[in-house]
Amino acid sequence: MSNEQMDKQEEQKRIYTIGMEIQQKIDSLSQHVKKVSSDAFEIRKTFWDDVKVNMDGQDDIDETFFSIKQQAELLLERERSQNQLDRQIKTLNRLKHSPYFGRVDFKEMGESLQESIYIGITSFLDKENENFLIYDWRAPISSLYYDYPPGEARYTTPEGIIEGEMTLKRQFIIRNSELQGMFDTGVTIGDQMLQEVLGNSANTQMKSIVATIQKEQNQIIRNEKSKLLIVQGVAGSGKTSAALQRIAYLLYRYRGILSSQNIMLFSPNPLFNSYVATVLPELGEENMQQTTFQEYLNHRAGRALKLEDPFTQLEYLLNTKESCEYESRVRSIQLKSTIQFKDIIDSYLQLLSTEGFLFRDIKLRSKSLITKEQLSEKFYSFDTNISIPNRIQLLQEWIVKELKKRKKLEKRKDWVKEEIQFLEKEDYADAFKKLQGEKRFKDDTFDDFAQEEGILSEVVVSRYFKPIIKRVRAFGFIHYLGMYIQLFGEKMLDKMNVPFPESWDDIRQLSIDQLNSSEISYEDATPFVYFKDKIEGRKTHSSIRHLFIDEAQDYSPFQLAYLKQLFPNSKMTLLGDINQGIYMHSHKEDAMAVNGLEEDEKETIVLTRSYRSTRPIVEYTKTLLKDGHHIEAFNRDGEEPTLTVVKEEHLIPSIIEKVKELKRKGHETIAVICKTAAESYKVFTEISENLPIRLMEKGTVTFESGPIIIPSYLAKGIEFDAVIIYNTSAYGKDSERRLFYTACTRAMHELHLYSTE
Ligand SMILES: Nc1ncnc2c1ncn2[C@@H]1O[C@H](COP(=O)(O)OP(=O)(O)OP(=O)(O)O)[C@@H](O)[C@H]1O
Repeated sequence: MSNEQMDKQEEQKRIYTIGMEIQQKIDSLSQHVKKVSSDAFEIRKTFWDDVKVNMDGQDDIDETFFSIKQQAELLLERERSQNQLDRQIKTLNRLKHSPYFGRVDFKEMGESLQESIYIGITSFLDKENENFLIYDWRAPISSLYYDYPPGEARYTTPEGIIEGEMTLKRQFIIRNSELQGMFDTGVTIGDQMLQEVLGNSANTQMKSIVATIQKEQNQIIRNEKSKLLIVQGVAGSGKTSAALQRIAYLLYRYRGILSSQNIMLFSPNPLFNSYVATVLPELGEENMQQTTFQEYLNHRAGRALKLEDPFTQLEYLLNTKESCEYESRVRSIQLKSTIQFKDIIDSYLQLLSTEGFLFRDIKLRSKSLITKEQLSEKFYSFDTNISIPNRIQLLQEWIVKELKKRKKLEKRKDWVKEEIQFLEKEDYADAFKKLQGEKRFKDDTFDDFAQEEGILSEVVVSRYFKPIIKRVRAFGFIHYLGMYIQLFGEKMLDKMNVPFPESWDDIRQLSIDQLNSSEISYEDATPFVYFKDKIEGRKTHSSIRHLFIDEAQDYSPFQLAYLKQLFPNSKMTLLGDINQGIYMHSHKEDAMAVNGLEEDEKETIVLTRSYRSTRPIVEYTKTLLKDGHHIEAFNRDGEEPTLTVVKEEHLIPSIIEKVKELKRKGHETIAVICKTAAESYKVFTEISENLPIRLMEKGTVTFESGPIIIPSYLAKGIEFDAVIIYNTSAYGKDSERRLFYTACTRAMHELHLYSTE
């Protein structure tokens, strides 16, 4: 038997032995879970038996409350430990089938013995709880595996740097406890394992990459010191993967201090949210908070205002023929993405501090209770040294007091008496109960007409005043939109002493027209919400400690500055690729720029190797860029991309044939990528008559395997076994080159382009 075969046998033996130990651990934990869950069941069943309820005196009430609280805490504690045990068992079950993926033999400097370190998705100790049979991939020592080939190596621990020599680095593929592959890496890092992993079919859910994290990705994952970590990585270089592994790493490294509630990921669209949803749970961690920037803006703007989404803006830009209006909109989009425009808003707020603040009348039954002029007068009567949010708060308190006075006055009015006639029986009963509650009334009937009328008019008036006060508390008396529109007034910038931005007159006119329509355009959405926040003095998200922004090149400098203000206690990780910037505001020069940080607080990591696509696909897609020469392909063979030029009427039939062929070849996820949603819909109606295919739209939140049709910008961040580009001739403008590049780089194994020219 060769050495290699003997090694394999040894390793296989170890896998079985460890598998058995893991099973024993699972059994013992399962027993424990049974006990905890039956405890919890018992507590629930006898909850009220064990609580002493006595409401006679204050002391008794306090004791009752304490007793309930104690029972509830006991129950909560059991439920929590049951959840934790369940999660542990789930992870161990995964570990049992594939206990580890790597091994390094390491001899620490000054020590005589070398240790074999096996690395898996979580740690596992022997029965005595003394020796690590498996190390968590996030343990300090595990970084040896990712950072070094055999030879001199070192790793950092909280206590300092440990140096030594790595004598072996081994990678395993283990499925169902069977050793299916084993590779020793020599001086150069072997990539057999990567070949294996990347050669597989694409999935509708992103996979974890723990077994094959590359050195430069490991730097991103384990970075702890930078306040701002910028990852500029080419398409398919593992930015999103590294971000998710980084979240898992941080949760491990700061266990007990940091939880998934303290981490927030901004993703490009709702579909992407579900695409990445399984990575962390598979590693035994809870998912972070996740949202899209649009969702966040909507939440901040409030339900009353409708914001255009970025995709609608993009559709306009991609579908509209160039014209004066189009040009003005492009300039408007560009200006409103800049820090210069943020400064204009700040100057405007300063001006509003002394003049021009707009309010809305507070009305009761279509008549003004407090007019906007009265509100303005009151607002400007406060000391101008008090900040706008504080003055607004004072005004709010004043309004509420005024409304209470007005309510009393209203109660005596005739309209109230009239409305009392229309009250329901239940309203009488409620009013009576209320009186009894207040102990103003002893018998069981109304015996005093005046008292009865007083109560009932209170019922009527309250019904009107409650929503008014609620609106006041939600700042409904401030005319945000009016003020934002006013900013684009003719003489406004003169008043603020601000220099005119380029094409200001065109932008101004267009903005007023747009803002007077039913929704706020996407370019105005962030400036508007920022403006609104500044007036209300909204609270920031202080509990978020780590903010991740994927596809960060698509955020304007204004948006990034806004996010930075919103998350003041948070470290930021920005992941992006300037070549995939698809919005009009994505400028190369200031992509992913965040101001206000010292140089030593930020770090930029550049990833140039693309893992997603085969070498022929990468070699082709890099030619689409002006500066694509730095992109390196991971050496994975595959078919050359194809370009098929057909007559218009043959386009759809040819694509249908191609999809069928790709299915026959066994590809599971096949995407026909169109430029826009409008084009996708058209193609869908034509193809779906002959072939089952699904259409992905901006609201789609999940996708399944099988052929789909998708607009280019929604395919951001995700990948497919095979990609068909519907009509390459559609990407004629230079500005659409990046969109085309983004679409082509979604392909893992096959890329086919179709054109009518
Ligand atoms: N170290 C790795 N080991 C295995 N697979 C990897 C590794 N790095 C990246 N990949 C794979 O490469 C593909 C692309 O990764 P990912 O989506 O994270 O890249 P990205 O840089 O975010 O791409 P894009 O910007 O194009 O959306 C995924 O299938 C991912 O699993």
